[in-house]
Amino acid sequence: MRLRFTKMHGLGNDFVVIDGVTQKVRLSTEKIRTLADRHFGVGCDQVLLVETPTRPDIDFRYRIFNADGGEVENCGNGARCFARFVLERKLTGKRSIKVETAGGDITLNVTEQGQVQVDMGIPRLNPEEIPFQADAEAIRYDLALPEQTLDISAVSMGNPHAVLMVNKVDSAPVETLGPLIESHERFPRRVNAGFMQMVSPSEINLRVYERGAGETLACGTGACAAVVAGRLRQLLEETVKVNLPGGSLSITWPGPGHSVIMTGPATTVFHGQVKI
Ligand SMILES: N[C@@H](CCC[C@H](N)C(=O)O)C(=O)O
Repeated sequence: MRLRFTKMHGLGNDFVVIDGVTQKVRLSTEKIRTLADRHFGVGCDQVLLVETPTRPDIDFRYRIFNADGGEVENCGNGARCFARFVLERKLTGKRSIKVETAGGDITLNVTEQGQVQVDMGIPRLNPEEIPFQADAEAIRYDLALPEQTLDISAVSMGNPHAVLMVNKVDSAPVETLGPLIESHERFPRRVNAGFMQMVSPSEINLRVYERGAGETLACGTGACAAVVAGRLRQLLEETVKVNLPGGSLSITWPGPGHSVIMTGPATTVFHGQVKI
């Protein structure tokens, strides 16, 4: 089978984006792993699949697969690339696009300046919805690891995130703590682990060890979750510049009961065909 795809990225978080509207696509876990493999395939952090929606009030269905082949609920950088992709491939003429994901509906707006603004929905803090094992909802939780206990916040942006405050992201133990947090037994569906450094009430630095992909150059849902965690800890203002290794995002969250709004770039790298 020959598959047309587009290689894209959002701040270096890279994607193989596949049009499942105008071509028949059958992706097994194995095929996704091969596509994502940086030595034997195209190489990416996530594979994104654009499909026709299952409901009439929605424009597209957006499916996300991590490099390890697992299907997940949401991807912020991917959502921005998705919006650019459907416009560039002329799958829609709309600049405000409603999309269903496994984590809930999101709305994407492509601005005149070429940036994409995404209404990422209302963050979920209830442990059952994250899912996270805890007796009651809290702003901070103790997470016991073999040699230390971490002070984390747990947030769902459709997908699960644990957020940890650190003094300096550059020297944060992302490679060692990331996998331990990702597979911690209290997160039954595993979790993305964010390491967040305060710069000021309107700016943070962030590195994210992603579930199913390892550390990436940027994580959109991770940026949203970090701002939610920082706002709940009363450390951050409503709009925050989030500096990730691959660049910066603007995240706005008025507070509980409101959607998180993410604004940032989306870049097309090349179009290709692959035999899988
Ligand atoms: N890179 C993403 C998140 C992709 C999914 C994540 N690894 C998960 O397993 O939930 C983003 O930009 O949000």
